[in-house]
Amino acid sequence: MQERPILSVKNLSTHFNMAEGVVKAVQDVSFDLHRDDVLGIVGETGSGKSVTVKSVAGMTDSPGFIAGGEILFFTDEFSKTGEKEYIDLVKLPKESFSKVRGKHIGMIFQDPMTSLDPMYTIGNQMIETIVHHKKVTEEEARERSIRLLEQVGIPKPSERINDYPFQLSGGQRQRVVIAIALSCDPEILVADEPSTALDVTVQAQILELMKDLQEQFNSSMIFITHDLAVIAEIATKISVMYGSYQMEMADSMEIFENPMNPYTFALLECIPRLDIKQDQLLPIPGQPPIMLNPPNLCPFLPRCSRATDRCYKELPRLEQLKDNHFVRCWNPITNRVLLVKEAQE
Ligand SMILES: Nc1ncnc2c1ncn2[C@@H]1O[C@H](COP(=O)(O)OP(=O)(O)OP(=O)(O)O)[C@@H](O)[C@H]1O
Repeated sequence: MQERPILSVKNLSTHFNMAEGVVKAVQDVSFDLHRDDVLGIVGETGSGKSVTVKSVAGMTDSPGFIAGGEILFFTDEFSKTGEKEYIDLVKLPKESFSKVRGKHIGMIFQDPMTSLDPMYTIGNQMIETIVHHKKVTEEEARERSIRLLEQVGIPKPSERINDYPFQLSGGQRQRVVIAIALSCDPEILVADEPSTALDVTVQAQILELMKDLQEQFNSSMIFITHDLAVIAEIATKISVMYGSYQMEMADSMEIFENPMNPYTFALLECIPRLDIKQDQLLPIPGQPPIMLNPPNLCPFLPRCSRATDRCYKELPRLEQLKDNHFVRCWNPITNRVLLVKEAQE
């Protein structure tokens, strides 16, 4: 029997109340995260990836709010018996959330400077986080920080710990942020496009580091990217988002081999292939969806070549069509080979 998920997100919706109307940024998102899972969330810009993970980490500030759903986290943090139990993070008061974020959920964002304070040395910032969440002395926290800096590949860590963020390169700053995120042994690491702001060679090093550390620290991870090649490298399962909804979710290989949602299929068709000479990426025809007061229909409908009458009447739910393979579509692709043949003719 598979062990219980440490995080179970059920039908999460996060909206923003704006003067012009309601921006429905995330709608009906559900997933389970088990120990060792690396969930990759992929989708084009504005599809709701960041808002999903910010909701999980309790970082949706006004005008954003959780409009529905549950975020169940398996923890003994608030338990009276010492036994682990599911806590609904949606119902947790803001003050209690800071006990979860940092200690149980480590966050890594695109730009390291959003996480680092330029006024303090990296040592101060690491030690403060560790002392705040773990019952250790400052000296123990310093030793742990030096060890962590070494693990993330900062040379001469006992000297560099006294550096200010500006004294480090962009790649090194991101390594420090990763060290801080790992400093309290979180069960879940959340990485929101952690390498996008860095140059290409550093990007590859950071990705490699993330993969190694996730295995070493035995934590589960939610990894956001708009880059399918990156997700293929790192994720064990993938959730494809489009226009605030999950269109498809399955194990990584399964998504690449048997995409069933027409949007996933279109997205995969846009990946440049090494075996065929292509002068440019193939864009998906049509316009991206509008998130302000959207109709209650599939967001891909205006761009979908497989739309049926039903698609214009009802929003499909995310249904399990195979083992661990969930699809939101009234007319899913069940025979990819046939479809590829038809497209070639
Ligand atoms: N603070 C906010 N106020 C209003 N709307 C917001 C806010 N933050 C996000 N949104 C809207 O929510 C939607 C989803 O945004 P989100 O940042 O989750 O997208 P994303 O998939 O992470 O995109 P990207 O890859 O560009 O980061 C977008 O339409 C965005 O404009």
